[in-house]
Amino acid sequence: MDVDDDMPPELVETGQGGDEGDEPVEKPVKVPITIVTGYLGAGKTTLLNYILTAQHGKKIAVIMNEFGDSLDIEKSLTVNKGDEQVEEWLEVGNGCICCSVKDTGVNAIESLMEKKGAFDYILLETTGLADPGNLAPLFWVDDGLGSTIYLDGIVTLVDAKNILRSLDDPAGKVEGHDDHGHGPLMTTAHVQISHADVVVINKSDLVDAAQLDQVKARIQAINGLAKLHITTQSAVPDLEGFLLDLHAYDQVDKLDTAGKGHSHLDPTISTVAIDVPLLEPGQLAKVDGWLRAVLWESEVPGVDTKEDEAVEVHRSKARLAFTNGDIKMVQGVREVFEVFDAPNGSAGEGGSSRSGKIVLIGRQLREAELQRSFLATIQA
Ligand SMILES: Nc1nc2c(ncn2[C@@H]2O[C@H](COP(=O)(O)OP(=O)(O)OP(=O)(O)O)[C@@H](O)[C@H]2O)c(=O)[nH]1
Ligand SMILES: [Zn+2]
Repeated sequence: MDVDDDMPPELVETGQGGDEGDEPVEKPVKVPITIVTGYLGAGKTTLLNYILTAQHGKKIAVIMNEFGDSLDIEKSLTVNKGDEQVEEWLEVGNGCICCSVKDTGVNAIESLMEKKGAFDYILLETTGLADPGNLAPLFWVDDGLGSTIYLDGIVTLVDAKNILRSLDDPAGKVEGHDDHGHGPLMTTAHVQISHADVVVINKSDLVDAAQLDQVKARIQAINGLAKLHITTQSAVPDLEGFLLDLHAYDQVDKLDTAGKGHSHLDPTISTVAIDVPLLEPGQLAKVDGWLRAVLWESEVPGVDTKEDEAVEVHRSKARLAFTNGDIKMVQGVREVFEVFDAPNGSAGEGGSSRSGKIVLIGRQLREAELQRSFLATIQA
């Protein structure tokens, strides 16, 4: 089909669960977005440059908060005119569209959707200090944007040589998280890893095998759900299934290995897994109530938690199996969570359909206490 450049296809109408007549109705395009995060200098721009020049046959819109020095096209962009925020869209040879904006927020994406349209994918590089937990829900639940794009996943790059230091460096402390001045240090590196669906351990050329193992173990202790990949120069071997098309928010897998043999290697953030017995349909409301207490109120029902022991959940995923055969899934970022029916075919993925699991990533997560509290709540 020939698409006129000036006439982007209509992307706005979603008509969720619309009629499925015999006529081949053109499905509204929902464009996936991947958030690329990572501490200062980890290799985010290197990764996006790599994607912009790689042969992948996809039209990818890349939104960088700032172009790197190495990029020639930088010259043709005017990024900052005084205080004014200027957006410039540029087509690159292989079909990529590039954008440089000071504000990596929703505005950039909205104007992208207005001006362009004919692309398959959006990659958004955040600043090195960004907390993806603040960004993700914007793309996930915002009604306006939610109708045209969906969050496919969060990819976090870490610098193999510096990540352990960053995780222990008081200078990297995240502000705004209410730890009452107590508790182990939580850095930007922590929150970037805890929210990730994929962690790319970059700059592997700068460490030896033993150091790399240490880095891997520490990251897995923080986030037992994320896929790990090791690279140099951010050269990912394969885009699909690695950075793109992760479907991290509409599928729930890997739950059965998450949090197993948790190591306490990181004092601040951990991954815990709670076993969920086969549920009666009527127990869903109780599960929902328990999740609200934990995610919204930072409380563990039935446990008298001291103020400085309040839980803080960054990511939540669950698979719930019901006696009537239903399988439901839970996806959450911070206090935002959603319960939905398992997509066809993925119901039993990663485990038996006779039981379920809730996996939480965050601070002050005491697994045995959470397990007891959960069972008491659903049996009450
Ligand atoms: N030795 C080594 N250097 C790398 C590797 N990947 C990237 N670099 C270099 O690390 C530096 C930082 O890379 P960037 O891609 O700009 O990192 P970034 O995460 O975008 O950095 P900020 O935007 O400043 O947060 C650059 O000089 C890269 O050339 C790698 O695998 N090994
Ligand atoms: Zn960069």
